[in-house]
Amino acid sequence: MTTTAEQLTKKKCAPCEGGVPPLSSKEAQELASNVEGWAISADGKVIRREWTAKNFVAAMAFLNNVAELAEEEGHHPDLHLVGYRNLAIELTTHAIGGLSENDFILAAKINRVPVATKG
Ligand SMILES: C[C@H](O)[C@H](O)[C@H]1CNC2=NC(N)=NC(=O)C2=N1
Repeated sequence: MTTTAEQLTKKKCAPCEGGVPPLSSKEAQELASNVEGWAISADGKVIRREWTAKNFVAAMAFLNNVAELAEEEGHHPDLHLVGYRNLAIELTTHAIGGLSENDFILAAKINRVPVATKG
């Protein structure tokens, strides 16, 4: 049994300064399939999710809330805002050059941050 999104949200990102192997592609695929909306990159080193916010203010509010969450967790995403309201977040564990459980913990927690979308 793999870790569910619910279980991931109860965990805390562990400090990572390297020295541990990245998740295997099987482990990463299992976790990704449990965390809605996140896809693994072709090279297997990054997970990414995209959103279209209602407007610029909604996009910035979301990014600021994600930044606060990331700081609390001590694990930091690449945040992208393109064309004023198109959002993408990428997660990787820089210290190990690949994916760790931290990326999936943060992804599951980001999924709980509200974002006002169009429509
Ligand atoms: C000790 C502390 O956990 C590390 O410096 C953290 C900080 N935030 C980080 N964020 C990400 N995405 N990858 C890292 O390797 C990383 N390292």
